[in-house]
Amino acid sequence: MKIYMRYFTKYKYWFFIAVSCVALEALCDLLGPTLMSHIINDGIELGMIQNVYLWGGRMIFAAALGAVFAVSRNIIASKVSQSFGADLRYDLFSKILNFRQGSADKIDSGSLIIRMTNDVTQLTQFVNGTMRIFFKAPLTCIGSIILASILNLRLSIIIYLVVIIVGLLLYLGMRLSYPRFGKLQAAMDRLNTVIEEYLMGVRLIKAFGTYSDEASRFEDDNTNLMKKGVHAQIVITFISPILTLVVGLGSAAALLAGSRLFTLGLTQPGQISAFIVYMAQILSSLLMITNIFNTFVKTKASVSRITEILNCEDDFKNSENNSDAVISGMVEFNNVTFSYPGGSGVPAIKNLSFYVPAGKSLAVIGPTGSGKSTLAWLLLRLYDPDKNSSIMFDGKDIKKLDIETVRKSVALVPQKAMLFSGTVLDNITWGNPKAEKAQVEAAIRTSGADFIYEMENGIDTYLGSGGVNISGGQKQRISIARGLIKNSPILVLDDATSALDTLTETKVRDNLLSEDNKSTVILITQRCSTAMFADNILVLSDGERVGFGTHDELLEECSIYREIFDSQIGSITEGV
Ligand SMILES: Nc1ncnc2c1ncn2[C@@H]1O[C@H](COP(=O)(O)OP(=O)(O)OP(=O)(O)O)[C@@H](O)[C@H]1O
Repeated sequence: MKIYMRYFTKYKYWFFIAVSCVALEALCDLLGPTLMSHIINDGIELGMIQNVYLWGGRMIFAAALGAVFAVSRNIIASKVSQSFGADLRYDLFSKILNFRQGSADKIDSGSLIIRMTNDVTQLTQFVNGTMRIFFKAPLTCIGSIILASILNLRLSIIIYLVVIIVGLLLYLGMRLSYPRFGKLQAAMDRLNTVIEEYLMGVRLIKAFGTYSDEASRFEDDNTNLMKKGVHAQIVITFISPILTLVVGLGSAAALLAGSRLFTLGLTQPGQISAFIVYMAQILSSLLMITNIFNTFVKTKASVSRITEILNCEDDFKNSENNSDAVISGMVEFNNVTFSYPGGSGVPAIKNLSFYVPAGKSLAVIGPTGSGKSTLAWLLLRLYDPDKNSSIMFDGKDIKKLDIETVRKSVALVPQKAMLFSGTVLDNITWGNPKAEKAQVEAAIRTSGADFIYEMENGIDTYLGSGGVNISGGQKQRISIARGLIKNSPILVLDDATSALDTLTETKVRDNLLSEDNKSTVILITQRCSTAMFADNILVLSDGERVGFGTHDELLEECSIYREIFDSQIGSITEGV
């Protein structure tokens, strides 16, 4: 709740104005039946038309004032709730951008989208409802009981009975419907996640021809949602007519008792009419309270999902000591062990030590799952390794460097090229929008992305989201150019040339490993043909270092490297 206080604080004045409007509006509503009783008793019954005008005028004034307050609180409630929703979405987005990676791994992207849209909307509606009716319902209910009691204490016994019965029925309804609404919410989440997954995998579904399987699975979830919806509504559906019946019976009883009291001279027709109206007001306010509680149940689930995001750990903070350190590119791993938070507990990297001088290249090779990408994430300090482990840039522990310095020092070209909607140029200069034309051209040359000049609009060609309109190898080359443009002292390519044809890969590799490239290059790869040209090669297996040296040294000393080499190249050379 504490996290939400700052939103309340930001809008507290508007909140109080809205709530005051609601209170005044309820007061105007409450005055209506009493004024009406005066019209009947003092005007119609006595045949005094001036009293009808007088009390009628007061009644119209109270109704008009009530309408003004209602419009005001509606306007304020909409503005405040929408602004609150926008603030919350922005804060969630900032939080997600600034997640510590270990937290981000725990919540999948589909769920994040649902939380940022559906859940925030649910909360926004709740805030809006709170400001519009939350205070009105109890005020109207209590006010009606008090005013009815003032009008005629004897008759009001009927109201007390009706309120007790209606209250019990509502309590029963809520007890029964709470868990059902919880299940409805869960079914809705499930369907949303399923839709998200289907949309992401639409090409795969077509490729595998699993359309009808997926459609029938969707149908199951959809039907489940429908059933849960019916299940949740059914209690309310039964209880609502019973409530109306109880209030109807109460009104009839009030009329009967009222006419009896009238014959005894203990009440007047105006009081009886006012009584009936108060009873209706009590019913509608109790129904309003039920709606508020129903919304509250749904909102509670949304709040807990939003809170989970807001409570996630933030990314690492900047260090106070080395804020403007300049890194030349020397990389050192000292006894690094790391297990993914929330993972299986088996370390992805174990006791790993190696050293790369600035400006030199290191290829990292090993079977799938051997920890190669993890090494790249650790270099970027997306995660911290275990105690007694250290990763150094230029002899400085990266934990003691500014996180910005660490991230600026490493240009990562990820395994899966990630392109955004925009032009090729936008994508290339994404990490360094101020890059000069010559820099862009050099990066395009080095990454072998020259193909873009042959495209219809060249470097200004528009790419769809995720680069849907170009091939996998083309995406990789643009992604490499982007890495180069960042101009960082350490360049990490995580299997970033896997989709390139052999000729292009050779050209790109030669460019990256040439003397002209002054960065330290860490080349994560599955291919010996790429690794063998690096200054040194690190061989990983199950997260452990099983070899380190030049290609020739490893062929001599490292059986795993020899196996990889033989399986990829050795057999070809033997055959020749
Ligand atoms: N986010 C994660 N949470 C938990 N475990 C993970 C996570 N990412 C990777 N792992 C595990 O860590 C180990 C190393 O994974 P990593 O991605 O570093 O391997 P890799 O050598 O890059 O594999 P590949 O060549 O297939 O890309 C694997 O056992 C993997 O299952």
